[in-house]
Amino acid sequence: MEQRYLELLAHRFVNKQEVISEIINLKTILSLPKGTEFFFSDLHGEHSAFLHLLKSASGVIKDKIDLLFQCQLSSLEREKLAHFIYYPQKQLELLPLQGTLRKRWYEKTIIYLIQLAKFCSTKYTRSKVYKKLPKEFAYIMQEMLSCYESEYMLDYYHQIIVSLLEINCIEIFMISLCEFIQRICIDYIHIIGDIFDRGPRPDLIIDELMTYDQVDIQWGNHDISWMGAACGQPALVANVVRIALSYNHLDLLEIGYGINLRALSDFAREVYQTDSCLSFQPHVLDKNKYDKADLDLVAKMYKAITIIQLKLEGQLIHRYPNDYQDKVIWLEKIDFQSKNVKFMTKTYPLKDDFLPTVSHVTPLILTKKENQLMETLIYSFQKSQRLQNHIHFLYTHGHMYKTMNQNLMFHGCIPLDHNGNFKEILIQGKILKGKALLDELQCIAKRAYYEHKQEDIDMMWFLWCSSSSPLFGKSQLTLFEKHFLDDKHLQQENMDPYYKWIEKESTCQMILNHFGITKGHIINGHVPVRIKDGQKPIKANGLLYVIDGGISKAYQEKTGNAGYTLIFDSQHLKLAQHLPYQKSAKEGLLCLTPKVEIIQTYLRIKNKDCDIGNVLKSQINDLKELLVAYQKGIVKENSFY
Ligand SMILES: O=P(O)(O)OC[C@H]1O[C@](O)(COP(=O)(O)O)[C@@H](O)[C@@H]1O
Ligand SMILES: [Mn+2]
Repeated sequence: MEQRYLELLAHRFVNKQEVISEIINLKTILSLPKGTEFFFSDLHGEHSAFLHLLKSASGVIKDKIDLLFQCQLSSLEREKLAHFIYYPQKQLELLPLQGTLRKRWYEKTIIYLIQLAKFCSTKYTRSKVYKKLPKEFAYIMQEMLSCYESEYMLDYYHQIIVSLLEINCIEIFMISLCEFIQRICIDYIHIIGDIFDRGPRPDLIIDELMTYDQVDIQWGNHDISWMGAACGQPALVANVVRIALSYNHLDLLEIGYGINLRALSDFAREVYQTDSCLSFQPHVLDKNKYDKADLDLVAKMYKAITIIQLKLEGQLIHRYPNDYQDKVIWLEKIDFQSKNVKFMTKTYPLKDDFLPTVSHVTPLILTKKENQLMETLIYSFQKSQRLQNHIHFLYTHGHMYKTMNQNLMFHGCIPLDHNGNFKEILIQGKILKGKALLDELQCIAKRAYYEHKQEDIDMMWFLWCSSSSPLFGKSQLTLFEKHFLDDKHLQQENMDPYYKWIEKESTCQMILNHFGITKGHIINGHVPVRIKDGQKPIKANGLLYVIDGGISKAYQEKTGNAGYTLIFDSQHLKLAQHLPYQKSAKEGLLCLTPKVEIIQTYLRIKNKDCDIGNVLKSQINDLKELLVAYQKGIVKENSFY
């Protein structure tokens, strides 16, 4: 086995020299400071705000500019340089200078950009830096980045700039350089769930994430719902369509993913002709650019798909009675004569009693037309190549939880009982809790996608909204109650005891220990932190961070801010608190430098002290064995290719 492994390794490092240089390369990496990790959560389709956070590295680029150019540039000049780096194309279009003045500006700015690019690259190996360089300008940029500070440097730069001007490439070069700075400041991206729903274009967020090579995603309940829909789970198809319609996001469905809504819209128009669909008025936080559907029709479609979802969910609950003992099938509780709902000992009036598609005898059965339109929708979800690519990315880069560098990340919670112990949950015949529960649910989610087993696909609905799901972490999802009943008490969704217990250090430490972390942090999202009401993102004396701060526009009024980024570099753990993202008319600038709080400082953490350090150390050991094998003639050098 060992011999075969070494022979395989010899394909990659074909002789002693190659092995030796790789060992040296890996040892160098071990001694460098760790790369900067960024943690984002609950992006909820807000692509513009998220792209801004990436372009500005959540304030890190501005910090570096301030550090480097403190004495050289005024505060306004530094601000402008930062904006130029975030939005170079736009800023170049707005630049009022012409002729020689413009050329001088190019030259001055390029020199600042190169200095900054060098400064931001210092903690990475040359090879890593070069890999991030844009292909078209890699050679020139390498030259400029490796040029020593000397009296000849300016002249050398000047010559390069003159050549770029001559061939009319100066602006493209500057844009590439800015993009390089944006990218070199972000080494690793962690998404703590909920990329989808509420905001306009989660698809554009995923497109962007797919261009980074170090990304992981801890699935959120909304992500799992789209993943289940893409696997063809009917109730989840209805769910994601319902949520998109409830926020008027037709562009996402139709343009983003090519989902055919025609059958649903024809059906809704026919069934709810004059119905005002009052409880189904969509929130309009974003306008559709391409499909400017009329809101009356959207409301009808929203109502039609909600009814279908309620029927399909009722069927699921019947199919798996052991899993959903606590779920109420409201459609079966309607008294169609009195237009009331009977629940426990009470009777509640329906606030919308126009239900022409619900049979009084078999309320959970879809009508023929409902069946047909669901077939069209499910087919569209399964055949949308772009959606399937995105879901594939969520599967290959995603998890129920992840531990890295002493941080434990997950979206919702680890279900606890009222005494603060791990709650036991019955999953497909096994009683599980804590880490084992999350591991098993991850296997199920993967099987749903890779092995297409119906029972596993149906479990994606459990993950979306069961009171026992670590991704949901609430007593119930009050869909029927919110749309058809007027009772605040019934509409309430209570949080898992986890959310109370995490205020205690001992509980957080118990969870960390359970996941093999002795000294570290829990990072989760899911629950918007209402700063306005005095809530705090840091809990249990710094052991836990809730970083759902309301990047989602829909939640900003409640939270009072526009989200967080947790940033973990080699010297600090810091929390950036963002301002709402909106374009300021003035010069097209975005005045959005976040408020940054340093939470912990460290003495330069090196790669050797991180998880990657262990991986590299074991690679070095393997390479050393290969070297010995070459030296002793056990494996032949240059024996392949
Ligand atoms: O605020 P909206 O978009 O109407 O959605 C409310 C629903 O979303 C949920 O909060 C789930 O979404 P989150 O994971 O973002 O909390 C449900 O518990 C709730 O019923
Ligand atoms: Mn969530």
